[in-house]
Amino acid sequence: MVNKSQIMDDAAMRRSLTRMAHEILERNKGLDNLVLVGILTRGVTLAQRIAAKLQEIEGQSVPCLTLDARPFRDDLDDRNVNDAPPPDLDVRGRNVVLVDDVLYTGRTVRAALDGIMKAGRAQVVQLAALVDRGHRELPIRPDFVGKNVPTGRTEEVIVKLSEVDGEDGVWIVSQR
Ligand SMILES: O=P(O)(O)OC[C@H]1O[C@H](OP(=O)(O)OP(=O)(O)O)[C@H](O)[C@@H]1O
Ligand SMILES: O=c1cc[nH]c(=O)[nH]1
Repeated sequence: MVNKSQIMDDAAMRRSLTRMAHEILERNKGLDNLVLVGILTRGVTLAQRIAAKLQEIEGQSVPCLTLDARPFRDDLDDRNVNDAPPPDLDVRGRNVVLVDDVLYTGRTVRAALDGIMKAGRAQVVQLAALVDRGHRELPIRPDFVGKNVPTGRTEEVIVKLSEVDGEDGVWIVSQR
């Protein structure tokens, strides 16, 4: 039997993203050198939402870029490995906040860091995740977290965003 339980609704998600925007502002002492980099797929939408919050709070726009981390994954067949820098990722000298929906093993973030390094030398790279579900396989930790969610290895965290999925929410799915 499949058990699906909701752990965040649209209001909880909105509040978490607002708090994260304030934390990003505080940590970076403003927005002047900041750039948000959303990891495809839902990280991009979350980065755009955080950018909108930052604009609301500070009245200043923040660049919001997109990164496809897949070419830099460590579980690719060698023949598919792409050494080219990701397109349109101007991070040189910037304070980069990498944004993703779920942080689990950390392998997607590691791949994204590889892409960022290939694009240029950022001043600093920070990590924001809507959900940290634990079970890291690499020494990666988030700087800004929407919600820490202890999970079992066999469970799955599903994030839905209205722009992509038609509704907002986070669920844990387990097989029983
Ligand atoms: O920490 P990890 O173990 O790497 O897992 C986290 C990643 O897994 C999911 O991406 P997925 O590969 O499902 O792609 P999607 O975002 O396009 O759905 C999620 O969006 C994170 O990017
Ligand atoms: O549970 C998980 C693990 C990785 N990525 C997700 O989106 N959910």
